[in-house]
Amino acid sequence: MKSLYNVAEIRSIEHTMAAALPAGTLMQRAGEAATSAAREMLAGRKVLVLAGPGNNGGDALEVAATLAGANTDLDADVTVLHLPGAVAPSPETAQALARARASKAHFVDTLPLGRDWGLIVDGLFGIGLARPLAGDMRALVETINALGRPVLALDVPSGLDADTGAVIGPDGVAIHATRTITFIADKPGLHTYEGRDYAGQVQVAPLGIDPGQRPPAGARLNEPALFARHLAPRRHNSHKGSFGDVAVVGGAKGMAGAPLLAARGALFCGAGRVFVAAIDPVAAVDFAQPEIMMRDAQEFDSGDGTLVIGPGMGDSVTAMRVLFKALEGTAPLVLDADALNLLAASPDLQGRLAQRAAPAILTPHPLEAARLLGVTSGVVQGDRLAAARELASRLNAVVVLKGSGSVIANATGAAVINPTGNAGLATAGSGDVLAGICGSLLAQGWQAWEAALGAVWVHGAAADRLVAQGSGPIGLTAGELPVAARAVFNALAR
Ligand SMILES: NC(=O)C1=CN([C@@H]2O[C@H](COP(=O)(O)OP(=O)(O)OC[C@H]3O[C@@H](n4cnc5c(N)ncnc54)[C@H](O)[C@@H]3O)[C@@H](O)[C@H]2O)[C@@H](O)CC1
Ligand SMILES: [K+]
Repeated sequence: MKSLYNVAEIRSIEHTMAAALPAGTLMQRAGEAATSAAREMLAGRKVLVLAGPGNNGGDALEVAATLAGANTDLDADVTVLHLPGAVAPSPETAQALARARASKAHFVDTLPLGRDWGLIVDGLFGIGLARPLAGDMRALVETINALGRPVLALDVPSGLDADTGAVIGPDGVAIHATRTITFIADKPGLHTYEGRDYAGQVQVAPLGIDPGQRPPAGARLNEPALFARHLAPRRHNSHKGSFGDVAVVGGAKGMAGAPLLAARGALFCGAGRVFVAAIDPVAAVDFAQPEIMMRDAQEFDSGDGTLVIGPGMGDSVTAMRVLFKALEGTAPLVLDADALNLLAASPDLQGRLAQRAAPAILTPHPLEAARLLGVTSGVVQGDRLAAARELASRLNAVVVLKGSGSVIANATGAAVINPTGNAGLATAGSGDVLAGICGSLLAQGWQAWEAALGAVWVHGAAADRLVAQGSGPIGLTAGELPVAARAVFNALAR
């Protein structure tokens, strides 16, 4: 299980472990693990180590001491930019400082000129960062980022909030790392919002702490194991009725493409029969995908099939009426796009959704989530896990908060961050495809929680597959996703 621990949880584990080990052990282990990572990354002899005022700086000093130590086989030329604070360092940091001072590393207190660093080690701030980087510290981070050299961040890229993945701001800065080695356990902020861009490749160094000894984490990373019980090869003796019906409700005038993309997402991930129930019908058949059956939303009865409601639906009276009817019915629902905006405008509809017994998945992007919560999208992005959990609990639904590191949350407070996907998904229609895949898995009998986890995973992995084949991220189109999602899904089911 890929657990994600927030700062409070990490501090509590640290407290327990530190009490059971000789003083300084955890920092020494952090230094050793980070030194191995640094050696793998070295792209030249000259190493710049940035050591800040706290224990993150202590970790950096351990790295400097080892890289420039008497016993090393490395011919590294280590420079330590040491920036002590006003208060005395912790005993373990003082010990690391003494070791580094005794090594061949040379100490400076301003950034040397030159840009030919084979590696920069970021030990300015870790999980103790309490306020935005300002003044000289801010200028230093901006200069380091502009050098464009390989950067190994210790624990967390300095300036990034390990809980939320937000650069601590307003208008903050953070170190742009090539790789982050994070200590004790993985952290949510490295995987969502701005975290994925700043952390680079994430490596966990457990520092000898057995994962089995850790208390359960508040969040985790998505992985197929979380929805594997629904993944099975199909039986020979099956028919289209075995895999459920999906009806995509949407498609107001001028927005006919959105429900078609959702319908293709549903079809290519295995739903038995797929309908588009259009608000303003434009065509009797989709010639590019004639398997999709076209209906008029006002006359359509979905029976007990799954409804994906919202893509291109608009905010007309008809749209509102169709949404009302869907909420009154007992069909499993996926609510997306305009359905979410209509919901945001109506406390009555929100109450009806919260009271329903049938499963519901909501797939808001940050602005739609913000409208539903009555806050700004900045507030949502500032703590994506909290926003997704709050929405899920208010509306009694599984919520997929889209964006880099999509967050899936449910009404009991569970939260999962999805690691698949890339910037190619930031394109019109990709959300419609995701909603369709969610509906497809619901229709095939998956529980809502697992359907959301599986759909988000497959959708992101489809985009990753397309990028690996050269079809993106620039110019990746939503229409390419369903076929790639089918390949990913079949590979998982095998
Ligand atoms: N949690 C653990 O068990 C372990 C922690 N270790 C390291 O210790 C780190 C946490 O150490 P600390 O709690 O000392 O915290 P940090 O080293 O992250 O930083 C805290 C220091 O920075 C100052 N500070 C905070 N925000 C500032 C700002 N905006 N501008 C200037 N100064 C600012 C604080 O006053 C304090 O002196 C971890 O991230 C990790 O790198 C490791 O030694 C291994 C074990
Ligand atoms: K750091």
